[in-house]
Amino acid sequence: MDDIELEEGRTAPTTATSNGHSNGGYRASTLGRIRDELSTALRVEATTELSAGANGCTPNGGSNGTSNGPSIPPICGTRGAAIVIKDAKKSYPLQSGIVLDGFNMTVPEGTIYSLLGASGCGKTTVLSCVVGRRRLNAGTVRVLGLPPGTPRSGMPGPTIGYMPQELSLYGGFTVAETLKYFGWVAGLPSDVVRERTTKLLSFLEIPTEDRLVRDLSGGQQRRVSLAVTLLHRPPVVILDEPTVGVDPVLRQNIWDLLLRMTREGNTTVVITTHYIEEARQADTIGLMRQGILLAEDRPDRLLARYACQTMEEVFLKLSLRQQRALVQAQAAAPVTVGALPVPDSPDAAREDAPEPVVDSKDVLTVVDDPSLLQCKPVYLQNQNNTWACLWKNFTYMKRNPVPVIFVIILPIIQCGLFGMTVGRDPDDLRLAVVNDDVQCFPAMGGAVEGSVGFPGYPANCTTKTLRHLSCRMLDLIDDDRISIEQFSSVPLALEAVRAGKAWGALHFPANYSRFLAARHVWGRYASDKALNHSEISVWMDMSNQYIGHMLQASLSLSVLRFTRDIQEGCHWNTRATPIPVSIMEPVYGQLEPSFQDFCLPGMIVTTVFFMALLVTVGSILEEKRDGLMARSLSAGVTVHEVLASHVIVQMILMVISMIIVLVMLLCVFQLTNQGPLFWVIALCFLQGLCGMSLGFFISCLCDSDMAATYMGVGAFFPLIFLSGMLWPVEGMHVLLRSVGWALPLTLATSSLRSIMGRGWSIAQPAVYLGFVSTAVWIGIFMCITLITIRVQKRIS
Ligand SMILES: Nc1ncnc2c1ncn2[C@@H]1O[C@H](COP(=O)(O)OP(=O)(O)OP(=O)(O)O)[C@@H](O)[C@H]1O
Repeated sequence: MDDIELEEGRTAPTTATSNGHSNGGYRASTLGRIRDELSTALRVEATTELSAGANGCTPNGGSNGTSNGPSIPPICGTRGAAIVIKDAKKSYPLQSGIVLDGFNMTVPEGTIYSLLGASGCGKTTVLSCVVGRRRLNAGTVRVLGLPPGTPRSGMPGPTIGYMPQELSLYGGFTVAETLKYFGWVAGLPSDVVRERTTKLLSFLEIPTEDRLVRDLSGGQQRRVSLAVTLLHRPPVVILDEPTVGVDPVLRQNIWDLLLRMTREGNTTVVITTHYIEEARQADTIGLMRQGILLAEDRPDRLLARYACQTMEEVFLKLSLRQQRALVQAQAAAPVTVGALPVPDSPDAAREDAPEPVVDSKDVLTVVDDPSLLQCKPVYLQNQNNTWACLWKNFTYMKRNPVPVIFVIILPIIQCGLFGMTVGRDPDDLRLAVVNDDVQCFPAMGGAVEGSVGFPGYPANCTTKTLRHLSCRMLDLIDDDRISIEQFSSVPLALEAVRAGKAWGALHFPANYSRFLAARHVWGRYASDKALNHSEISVWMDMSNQYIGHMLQASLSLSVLRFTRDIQEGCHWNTRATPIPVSIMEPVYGQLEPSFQDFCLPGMIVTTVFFMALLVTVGSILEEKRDGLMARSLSAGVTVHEVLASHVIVQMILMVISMIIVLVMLLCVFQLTNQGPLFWVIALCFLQGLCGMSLGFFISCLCDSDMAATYMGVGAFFPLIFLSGMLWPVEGMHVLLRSVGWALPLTLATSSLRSIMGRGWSIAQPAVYLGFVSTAVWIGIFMCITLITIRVQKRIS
């Protein structure tokens, strides 16, 4: 390892990292000896390369003259504090209690700082504030002189390599794909990513780069996570428990690498670990409890100051001291309840410690040194990560084809079901018939067969010659829809209706044919008796409105056909119809409009809208759930880039689903479209974008599938009912009408109906209002999404 060549311009550490005290002590330990013995087994070359290149102060950020890395100018000329936290206060929204309460911490540049503390004391909170994932409620954080989150700080971004406690990687990617994605996000060219991937995987003993992350063991997964963090060789490395579940030898290798990175690469490392003794290798240890830093110093000085043999003892001593201080404070202020009072400052916890012999120049913390804040990193986050995100989204789809299958199969099923179920007239509706006029059929209860029972019209139609008219009437009833069943009496027929065996009962009175003939022959001179006895009585089951109306309409049409049939059969004037109204060819639509055509525009709009919404919410939540999104954001991807990459992918899926919907409905089921197809497609496309924007909003608000499902279903039903898809908006309750028109699907449905049913184009207000309303809703959803993201960022 001695053959490491420092790059030109790199300065070797002189103060904090060169003290050697902690390592000296450690080498004397058993673990130290094991490490020394095993050090020969290390891949010296890999370590050398990794550590040498980790220096943020190199002119190009590359190693050994490699100029392919991101353009990283020198950070600062003099060694100072890389991270300074002062008087930090932090609490979480909706959670009582303060997590950080006047927390101070100073991490010297080019050193390892180990932050120790019990579970839940706030370590992860501190780290997430350092990397810019969360914001403090009060106090300041400076990393390389700049507050994280400011535009030129490179934080979140390549300035910091952050390994979160959770895996925060997508299990469906291979190891190589994972590193490739994060390498691209950091702005590394592909060949550099490849080269570094090979070395890191070899060093970290990750079995194969083609293995899916989810198929690795927990320890291997954490090493992949560490590799992601170190890949772009950031000047500041933040590691939240990187050695959990890692083999002791490899754990030591990792520490060796970190030590070399700090000493030879001037990298600053902050690490949390549960292995307290392991932390003794760090240059500085910070002991944290209940949101404050109890002590912060070199390990040997902490041991000396508190006269302890182990760090565990130091921690115990400090914790007891803090506890005593809390009890005293409570006694002094007995009314204080709730959160335990803590000393005014972390220094207070140190004050009553036995005074160690410490030379002031040895003190690592240099918080008040103004030169610290002059140390300006000039990392520019100017690379566009949209392509990296796009590649990630497509790879995700390749590994996880369910959304794509969903986008293809669901519209086929939905449109197929729509075409085969909605709007088709019911058939085989049973009608109970009682014919007291004449026996039409050979046997009671037989089906109507042709014109059996009707002898035909005589040459000369008179009241005497016209016979068996009831049979002709039954013959003309639409037998595709209605099936007739004969009953011997009206009470029996009504009983069948009451029992749900027939939808209606129909009665021909005795001598119906004779009296009907009289009605036709005598016209206005017909007697009341003739008029009364030439009427058919009908009793309906109207419990099903649609079937009831259809049966009524069918019977009325049969009567009209029958009347015309008699007039034609008897060579009478056919214009003497009972109703003197002539229904002409309609201006728009057909004489017998179909319910399917009415529903079609709403069906298309709803399908495209909700498909886009579902797929968007599904893919974003998956990314959020894996923690991949949070990690991408920490690595420097912006929210806009995440959204842009999703918009592109979702648009492709949306176009596929839209084409399937239109082909199924217009070509397969031949539903009516009188208008220009271009405007139909344009409106569908906009509606898809609108669904996608609502999807963005929902996935911003929700962290779990369950919450998103509730929101999605909650939006689905009101939108369906109020959009005018099932029933005209004009028929809704007056108060709901204006609400209905204002919703995203309503004007678009009406617009599509005008295009498809009336053949109108964009010039008509009824059409362009649908486009305008959809565009406005897209704007509203996108704005509230961005506002929500900002608010969440502010309060996180
Ligand atoms: N997103 C959050 N919302 C609400 N409370 C939170 C959130 N994250 C952490 N906390 C709370 O803040 C406190 C500190 O949590 P934090 O994760 O920082 O502790 P930690 O020291 O890192 O613990 P560990 O060692 O177990 O990881 C805990 O009480 C935790 O419940």
